[in-house]
Amino acid sequence: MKEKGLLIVLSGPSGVGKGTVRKAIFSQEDTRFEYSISMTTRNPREGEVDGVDYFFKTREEFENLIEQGKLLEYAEFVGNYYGTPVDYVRETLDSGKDVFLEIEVKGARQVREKFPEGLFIFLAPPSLSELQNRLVTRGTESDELIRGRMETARKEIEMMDLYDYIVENDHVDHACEKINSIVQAEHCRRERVQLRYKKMLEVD
Ligand SMILES: Nc1nc2c(ncn2[C@@H]2O[C@H](COP(=O)(O)OP(=O)(O)O)[C@@H](O)[C@H]2O)c(=O)[nH]1
Ligand SMILES: Nc1ncnc2c1ncn2[C@@H]1O[C@H](COP(=O)(O)OP(=O)(O)O)[C@@H](O)[C@H]1O
Repeated sequence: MKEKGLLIVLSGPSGVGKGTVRKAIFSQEDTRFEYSISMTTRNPREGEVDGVDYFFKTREEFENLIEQGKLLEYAEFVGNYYGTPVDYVRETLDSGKDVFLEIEVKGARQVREKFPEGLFIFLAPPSLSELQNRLVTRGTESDELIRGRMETARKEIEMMDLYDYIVENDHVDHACEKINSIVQAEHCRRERVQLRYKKMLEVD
């Protein structure tokens, strides 16, 4: 039987650099991950393409997907829904490929419940003040929203222990290297465990 792929979940507080790091990983020519394109009800930004950046849905369409059980997880984030299509994830894992999710922390917690065997990576800021700097520099939120994000970030950082690995996003290239190394090491570890089981079963 074909080995299943690994479900890799990259999460962390808003503004830490999840999107930036994910894009850097997928711009590497030799990346072996399949990116799961999320569904969202937010409006497309300039240059974003339906089916490439996101699958853009109306609230009604999104709520139908929830009812039909088509989402592995979903969450509301700043007034919009975001969710992961379950069929794509399952089919891609079954075909032996690794699937990469870049999602906020409430969604990651839901995935942990449904896919405890996934690989959960928390992207952490070098410090809270640097996180605030990044939110300010990005310039997409008002001061009040940034204050809210910082409050939420404190709570999210307290939940770091629920993850398998914590990667500090000091420099984008370093963070990508660390993530690639973790995935490689995790594949080796899991293969060894499986081999051990196989041998045990042969002996009995
Ligand atoms: N739970 C969940 N979060 C998602 C999903 N897709 C994207 N996100 C998160 O939603 C948040 C907002 O994403 P987006 O609107 O693209 O804005 P930006 O990443 O903050 O520039 C980010 O934290 C993403 O990681 C998803 O399928 N599920
Ligand atoms: N390692 C880093 N060093 C400095 N700035 C970064 C780094 N990673 C991301 N950024 C910047 O921080 C801001 C937030 O990054 P973004 O990818 O939008 O975060 P998230 O997807 O987690 O909300 C952006 O302006 C981005 O350019």
